[in-house]
Amino acid sequence: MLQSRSSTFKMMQNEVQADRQISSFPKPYRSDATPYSGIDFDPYVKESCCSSTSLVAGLTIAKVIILGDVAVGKTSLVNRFCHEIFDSNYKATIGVDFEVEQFNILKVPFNLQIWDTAGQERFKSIASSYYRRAHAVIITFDMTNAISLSHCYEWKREAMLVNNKYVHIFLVGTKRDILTSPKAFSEMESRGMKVAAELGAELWCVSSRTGERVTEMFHRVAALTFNSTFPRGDERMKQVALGGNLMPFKNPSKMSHQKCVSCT
Ligand SMILES: Nc1nc2c(ncn2[C@@H]2O[C@H](COP(=O)(O)OP(=O)(O)OP(=O)(O)O)[C@@H](O)[C@H]2O)c(=O)[nH]1
Ligand SMILES: [Mg+2]
Repeated sequence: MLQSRSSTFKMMQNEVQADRQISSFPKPYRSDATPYSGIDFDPYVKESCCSSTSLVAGLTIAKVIILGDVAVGKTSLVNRFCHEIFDSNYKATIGVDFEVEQFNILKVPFNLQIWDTAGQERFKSIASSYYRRAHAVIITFDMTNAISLSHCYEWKREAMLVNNKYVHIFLVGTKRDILTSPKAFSEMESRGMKVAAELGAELWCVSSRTGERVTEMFHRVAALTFNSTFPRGDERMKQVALGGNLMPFKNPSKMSHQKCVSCT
């Protein structure tokens, strides 16, 4: 069931939480487990955002889809990040849900539209119709369930059927709090690193129960997609001419959008 529990009100108020301000480029989980080797924003992006004389054609929106086996913890990940809550009871996602999280990146408003999909087979056809036009794909597996890791190849294959090769891919191991033995944790992390390398994905190991690494992971997703979707050259001029309402992809939701802002 598609239901928006989004931060529309916050957006209308133009309020951005303190922990959604990104002023420096977030680091990966491990520098040896990412294909995204850049250590800073693109110089053009930085200059455009930080120049006091430059008008920035924002608001930009990036679409992120979260995929993975049933009950690996996709919804819990979103609830931890967007609402700072964790529920130990399992409630299956029916189809898809989405959230919109508002950031300020280099002082420019930026929204992450986060699509939480159902892992249950019977909802797959509904969920997969929302995969297209993603800027980032978060493929999740349960760190206590090796089979869920082996299924990540198939999740990536399905996402790539309707997305282009420029999409950012993340492989996220969930429930790291359950792996209390350091040996068990590092064994699973190594397996995750191997799969991540084969998928061309950036690895993260997180816990929605404790919140460990959840915010860092989403900040990384936000920064990488902001950097890659930032309008450049002709595209930017076109957006300014149109009044600065920048939409790099067709928005599937009925969210209202803010108009042009100036970078201060
Ligand atoms: N200990 C622990 N349990 C977790 C964590 N994340 C999720 N869970 C539990 O795992 C179960 C499934 O979590 P969900 O987030 O609903 O899983 P899902 O991937 O959204 O499942 P579907 O919507 O059916 O695809 C729930 O009982 C959660 O409480 C975690 O980080 N640690
Ligand atoms: Mg769910």
